[in-house]
Amino acid sequence: MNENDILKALRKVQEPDLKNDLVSLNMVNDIIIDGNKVSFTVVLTTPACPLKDKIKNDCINAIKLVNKDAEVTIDFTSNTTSLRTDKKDILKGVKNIIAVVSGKGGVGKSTVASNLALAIAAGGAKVGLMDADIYGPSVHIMFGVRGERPVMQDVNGKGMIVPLERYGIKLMSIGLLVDEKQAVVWRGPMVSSAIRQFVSDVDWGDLDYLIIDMPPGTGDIHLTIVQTVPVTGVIVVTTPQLVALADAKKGIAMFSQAGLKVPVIGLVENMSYFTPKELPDAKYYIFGKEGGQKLASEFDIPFLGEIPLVQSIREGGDVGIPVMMSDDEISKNAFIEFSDNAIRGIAMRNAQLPATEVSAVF
Ligand SMILES: Nc1ncnc2c1ncn2[C@@H]1O[C@H](COP(=O)(O)OP(=O)(O)OP(=O)(O)O)[C@@H](O)[C@H]1O
Repeated sequence: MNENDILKALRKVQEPDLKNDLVSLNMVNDIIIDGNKVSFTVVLTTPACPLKDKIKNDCINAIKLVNKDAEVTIDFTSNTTSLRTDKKDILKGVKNIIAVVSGKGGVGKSTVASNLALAIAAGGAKVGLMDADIYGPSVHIMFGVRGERPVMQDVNGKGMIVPLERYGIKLMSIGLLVDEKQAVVWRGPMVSSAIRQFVSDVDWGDLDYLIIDMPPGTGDIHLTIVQTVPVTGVIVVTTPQLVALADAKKGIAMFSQAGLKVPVIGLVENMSYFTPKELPDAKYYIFGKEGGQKLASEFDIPFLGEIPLVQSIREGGDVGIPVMMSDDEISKNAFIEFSDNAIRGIAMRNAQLPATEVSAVF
């Protein structure tokens, strides 16, 4: 066996999402061959790649076809893909900016954004969570950092706000900077300037993903964000009720419109079914069934998952310990499945679509 044999074999191994082989995608490095022993590194598109095991098995099988006695050792590393083509004056070290949106209030957008951030970070990625809901911040409550204040730090001669860090996630929320009742009466320009500060005056450092918890609906803050940073993609949260689905359509339409061109990574349905604590295997579809899936197929966007309505999710948010940090395996699995689909969607978006440009349309 020589290096060419190995490369030839690995050319037959597909990255399942990107639909191309590992060698063409430049995902194979450091091939070392010593008799029957072969080792190499596969560079994944994200540290949290859920396809790692499949890729590993496919590589071993492909090499065994060349030499059935081969002893294959595969190391995995990652280089999260990023399509930033802007000058990176702001959010310099951030590879992907993901906005979590909802048409309607109260559908659990902040809950979903918080647990998504934690689920992605659990896979090894560096993640930040920015609460852009200036009028109704909740991230500081959900992460149990209410009342804490971030400090300032000098970065290259500029005073920058250091985001708080909890459960490995860098956090920023207006609830950490001012009294919660204060921002409620702010006028539009103050809100826009707070949002700009969140991206330009906060030292986010190097992140694979910055998740932005957007306010509900489609308003000024959304426009400020898309005018300020190149949003990699949008995740839409809905609940199964018809009224929520109708509003979710507006959210999808806003980001898909010609002027914005921010791709929709997919749609997640929250509170899909009720599972009582004492009956963990039961699923009661009290708000209707598969509304989110139907909406996703109507708009031809990926359906990213169903999150159950369970008491522990609500309790976790209230006490500042998100359910991803609890031992509720059923809820955690739902969030992990959703997050796996979301990061695969982001990697596919980066492979298939042009970079998002900061919008100057409005
Ligand atoms: N899957 C769920 N199971 C149980 N409770 C949930 C679930 N998702 C959200 N909740 C609860 O519903 C309430 C609203 O959730 P959340 O604040 O995340 O919604 P939101 O859409 O961000 O709201 P807003 O419109 O105010 O921004 C919270 O008390 C939260 O704990």
